[in-house]
Amino acid sequence: MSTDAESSKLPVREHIRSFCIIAHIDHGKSTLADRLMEHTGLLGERDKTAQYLDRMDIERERGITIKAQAVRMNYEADDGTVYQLDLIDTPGHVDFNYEVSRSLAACDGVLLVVDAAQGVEAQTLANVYLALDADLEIIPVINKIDLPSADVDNAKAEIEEMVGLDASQAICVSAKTGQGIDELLEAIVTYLPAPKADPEGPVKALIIDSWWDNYRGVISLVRVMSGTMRAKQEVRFMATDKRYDILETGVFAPEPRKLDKLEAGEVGFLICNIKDVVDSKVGDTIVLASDGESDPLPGFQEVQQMVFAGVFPTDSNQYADLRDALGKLTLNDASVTWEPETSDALGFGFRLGFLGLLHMEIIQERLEREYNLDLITTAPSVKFRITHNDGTVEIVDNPARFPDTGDIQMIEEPMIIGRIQLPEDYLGPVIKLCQERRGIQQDLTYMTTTRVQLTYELPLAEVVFGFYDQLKSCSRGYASLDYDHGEYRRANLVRLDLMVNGEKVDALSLITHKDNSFFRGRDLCVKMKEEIPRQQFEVAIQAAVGSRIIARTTVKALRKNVLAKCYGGDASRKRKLLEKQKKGKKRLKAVGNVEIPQGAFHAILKLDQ
Ligand SMILES: Nc1nc2c(ncn2[C@@H]2O[C@H](COP(=O)(O)OP(=O)(O)OP(=O)(O)O)[C@@H](O)[C@H]2O)c(=O)[nH]1
Repeated sequence: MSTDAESSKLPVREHIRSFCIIAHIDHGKSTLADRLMEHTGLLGERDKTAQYLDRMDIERERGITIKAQAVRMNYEADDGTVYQLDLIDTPGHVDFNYEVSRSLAACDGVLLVVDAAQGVEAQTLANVYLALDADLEIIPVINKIDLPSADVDNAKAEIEEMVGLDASQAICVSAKTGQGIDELLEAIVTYLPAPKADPEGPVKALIIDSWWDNYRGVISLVRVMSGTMRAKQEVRFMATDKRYDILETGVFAPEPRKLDKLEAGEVGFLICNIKDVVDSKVGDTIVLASDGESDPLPGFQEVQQMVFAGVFPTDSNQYADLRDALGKLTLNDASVTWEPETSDALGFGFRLGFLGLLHMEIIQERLEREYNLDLITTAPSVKFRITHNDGTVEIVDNPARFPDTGDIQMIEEPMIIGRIQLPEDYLGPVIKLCQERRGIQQDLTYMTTTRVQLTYELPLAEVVFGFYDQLKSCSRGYASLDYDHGEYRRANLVRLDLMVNGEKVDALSLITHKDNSFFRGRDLCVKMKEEIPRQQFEVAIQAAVGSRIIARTTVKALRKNVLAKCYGGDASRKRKLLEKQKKGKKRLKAVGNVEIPQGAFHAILKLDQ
């Protein structure tokens, strides 16, 4: 890190603008952030290939922003004044809503980016409401105006009708070509307010994000809400009540740059020799250790894992590697929980808790790619609340641990309040899907003459089983979903077991509503039959609720001798074929004497209802 000789030249507080970009996934948030950095001289030609704020490879490949990051830019306005712009990047997915709310709490203004061809989507709306709640100034920005399908007037009309903002002053840009970016920068310094923070007040900082750095330990990204933070101060993290000395303060521009202080209104990083990210929780308040009693900033929440799945190495020799990988990975992502799990079918592994489905996919992918592991992940589950006959309450997040029905007085499951936006043409299929998933309609509102917002209360357990994919497919990709977590509700649920050649595969058990159990059991057997390759012998697949078998299919036997193709005695060719066969098996897990591929563990996600 370079020391900053220029820190004394930084603009005064009236010239600080701290803002977030809110956008639906793919509407161009990261591209716009890059363009702003480029126009303020922060990114050179060399850096242009990558979207700077999306640091991880996976993010780049999937084009999804996962972690909030911040950059500081200096912008010389048309009138010659130099402004300090602190841009906080936010994740664009519903799994990370809490992080978004904390980023917004750290801002004074927001750029609301709407794709000129797509218009306003559910996720955009949800985040705009968060911004309005936080009393933030909002500048509407219409992006992708270079596209032939861009319809600026329609996007403006949607912003006015659906968000209720005056869009006549909306800034039209193309983050791709750079058109309109200068105008946007002027709008930022003209319309967004300066921070109202007091640098002489008691020190209070909000943690926007924190992560592990191999060389520096935990880095906390903060916004100083009042007072001034500098090295050598002893600070207290209020949620954990832990005390640390600040070793260093600085900003990202976009590389880390050491500064001798961070003043009220500024966004930057703190390094305090923290060894574990869980000690620097997103949304927590940092105060001076000497400041005795003070109120924390509002809005802090402990992160809640909503979705759980078992993760097992395909090769049991990789168990220790998986444990090490999880240890390293969670150094950086405190929102994943993990504990050992044993499965009769899959052996030793871990049960992981995630914020949501996308988070689960990202973690699985990182484990496989960054740590070179071959994994089997079981179907996702949620936390069920079970009241036993003797009145004791148990939380179960693993279907394999679901007690037998005899000992259950009541089962409750978590609900979500889902808001689905769609063109009215797809109302029929989307309503049908929600009903099949045990949804209860709460509202149906026309946002414009052709766009509808449906509000449904849905069981989270139904949403984790491929609901989103089906929503997309029954609306040709036009429906968008956003949700809040709701209450627990009583439901008549049962455990559906799957048996392969008479042996129960605990990792394939799932919880379903009793009324759906018959259809689910039957469909699951059919899907499993498609997934399980034919083997040397016949394989019976059965679905059962308790001791009652409710469905059955059979995978016919097949005799396959790969060497039969080699007429001559070419040893190297034989070896190649055998190796090829071995490779094909890599992703299979032997259950009893039957080899089951990874896909079978996700067959549940492919069920039609
Ligand atoms: N034609 C055109 N394409 C754009 C423009 N801005 C962004 N894109 C493209 O739109 C896609 C999505 O852009 P991103 O910047 O990754 O979108 P994002 O909103 O950051 O997405 P998340 O990081 O997933 O939230 C990319 O393929 C961009 O190249 C634009 O002004 N014009």
